Parts: sequence; structure tokens; C-alpha cells
Amino acid sequence: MGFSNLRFYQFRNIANTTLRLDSRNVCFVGRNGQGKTNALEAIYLLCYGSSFRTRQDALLVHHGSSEMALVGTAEVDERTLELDLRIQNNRKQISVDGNPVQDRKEMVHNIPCIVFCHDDIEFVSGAPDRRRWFFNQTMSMAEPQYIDYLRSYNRILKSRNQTLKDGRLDLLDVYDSQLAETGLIIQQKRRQIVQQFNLSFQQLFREISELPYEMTIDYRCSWDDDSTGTWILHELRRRRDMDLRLGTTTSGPHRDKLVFVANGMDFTTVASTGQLRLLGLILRVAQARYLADMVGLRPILLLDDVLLELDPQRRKSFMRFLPAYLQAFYTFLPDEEFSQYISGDTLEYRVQHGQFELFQGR
Ligand SMILES: Nc1ncnc2c1ncn2[C@@H]1O[C@H](COP(=O)(O)OP(=O)(O)OP(=O)(O)O)[C@@H](O)[C@H]1O
Repeated sequence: MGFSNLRFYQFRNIANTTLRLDSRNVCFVGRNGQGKTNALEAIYLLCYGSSFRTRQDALLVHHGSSEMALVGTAEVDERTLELDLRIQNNRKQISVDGNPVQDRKEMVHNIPCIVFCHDDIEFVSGAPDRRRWFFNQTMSMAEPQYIDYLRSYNRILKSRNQTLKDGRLDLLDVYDSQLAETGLIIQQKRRQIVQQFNLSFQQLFREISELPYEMTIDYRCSWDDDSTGTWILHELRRRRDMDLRLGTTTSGPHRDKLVFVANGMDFTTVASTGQLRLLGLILRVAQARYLADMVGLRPILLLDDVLLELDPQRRKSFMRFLPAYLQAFYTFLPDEEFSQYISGDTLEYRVQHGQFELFQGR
């Protein structure tokens, strides 16, 4: 069933209220800037404890207020979860079933949740770090231990960079071996996930886009493809002078590249904006399917204004290839033709100035 209700208190522009959400499909319909995406963000926050739009918690609190709260009940896999997230005096506190969450990592497997939005195009045509981010996210959702590897890699990298800036040559050997050890694990995990991901991604791309391309995601790791710890140490030492000169570490997983290769070409150099956007959405479909397979739970889908930017044929295939989901939340503009997404038990809310009204006109 997913979420059955959600209480909003001083959250963004949404009026203090409790919404019933007890349907497999829920639509939020309203003009621009009324609070539809804010509602999707609230669901995501309760699933993962963080927003998909911002890392600044202060932005979540209603302007002029010093506190906010979101409280929801969700049924997942025959369990009922009471989720509570609040911010008071700039401190965020999260609890699940009354138990405080110490680390958001604990929430990763409670309710898998995938968001589809305009910004997904960034994973395709944005800077390389956006693609790394996407695969880090996918990997972390499937295997929370990966979060520990990433955190520890980033910590070591930061210390090594500081050491380079300070010119502390005596410490570099220690950081090099730590970086090599953790970086190698990340590289292996990335190679694995890209390989597995490609299996369904290639087929999804073919079926949804109907473009005459053989598409693959090519993982180009910064260190040698089948590097060993010894090779990496040698490489770090070889680059040491340059790293010292630049005051930064110039090789390692933080420099990895992921390239969409279509018929041997980098797809981003030949694709139209519409095709790039579609590829971004296909990536999310592949992510949702991958996650459903790995975690064994049906995900919650948040579809923010994405369907109507696809042509009718693409829209149909897109919907057909979504994984079996627990619950889906859609946003639509009022004048869009969205009735085909509404079935007998769909909850349809009209959203205006942060007020949500259940529409019972159909
Ligand atoms: N902390 C906040 N306090 C009060 N209002 C806020 C806060 N953060 C955002 N808003 C308001 O929320 C509105 C944006 O809502 P939202 O992003 O949900 O739009 P939307 O309905 O999804 O529209 P669109 O279709 O344009 O994306 C804006 O009017 C913005 O000023």
C-alpha cells in the first residue's frame, strides 16, 4: 500500500494539514509554484531523511518559522512504519517507529523510493560528477555498506589534498596506501554495478527510445581498468610531483568517467535535448528496476511533471517498463491531458497556494 497518510506542519509552502494517501496512485494537480513538488519532496524526506532538491535543511522550514515536521504512516512488505522527521532550531531529527535514526544509512532499505524529474537530464549531459553521483546513489541504495566506503574514501581524499597543500611529504605514503585500498574497492563495486546495470539498461533504451543505437554505459576508471593495489601505489607516486604542484589528487575514483556510448559514439555529442531528457528518464527506470531486483521490495515512484514532456508513444513505453511499484505519486498541470493516468481508485488532489483539496469530480 505505501503511505496511507502524511501530516505536514510548517513544511515549505504547504498548509498545516493531514492528507490521506491510501491509494496506489496519487496525483497532485496544480499550476506552477503551488506546492506539488514540495509534496513529493516530503514523501522522499520520510523515506530517506534527505531531500532530492537541496542539502540545506533550513530551506524546508516554512519562511518565518523555526520548526517544521512531517509525520507519515506507510505500509511496506506487511510492516507498518511510523515515520517522523522534524527540524527544530536548525537540528533535524528523524525517527522510525519512535526510534531515533542515528545515521540515514539505517533508512536506506525501509522504503525504496525513486524520483523522476526534469533535473535527471543532468545525469546525462551534466558534469562527470553528476554521473558518478547517480551510480553512487544506485549502489548505496542496493548496498548500504558502499556508503561507508565512499565516506571513508572522501575523508582520506580530503586529508591527502590538505597534506599536498601543506607540502607534508612525510604523511603522503600513509594516505596513498589508504586511498589505494578504499579506492580499489569503490572501483570494483562501480565496475560490477555498471556491468549489471547495462544488462537491463540496453534493453530499456532500445524498447523505450526506439532509436537505432546500441547503447551502453562505458565505465572509464581513472586508475587502470584492472589495477591492483601495487599498481595504484605506483601510479600515485608517479603523479606525486604534479599533485603537489596542483595541491590536489589528480587520479582515483573521484575522477572516474561514465560515458553513454551509442554505436561507438559519445551519445551526448549527437543527441537532441529531447533524446537526452529521455535518456535521463530511462536511467531512472533502470535504477528503479535494479533496485526492485536487488532489494526485493517494490519501490515508491515520484514522477514530477515528466510524463507530458514525452511524445505519446514514448510515454506509453515508459509506463510499460516501470517496475511493479508499491505506490506512485504524479504531478500534473491542470490543463494537461492526464485522465488516462487516473483510474477508479486514484486519489486526485487539486493544489493551490499550498492547500490540497481532494477532487471528487470524476
Ligand atoms: N520554505 C518555504 N516557505 C514557504 N514557501 C516556500 C518555501 N520553499 C518553497 N516555497 C514556495 O513553494 C512554491 C514552490 O512549490 P513547488 O516547488 O512544489 O511548485 P510546483 O507546484 O511543483 O510547481 P512547478 O510545476 O512549477 O514545479 C513556491 O511558491 C515557493 O515560493
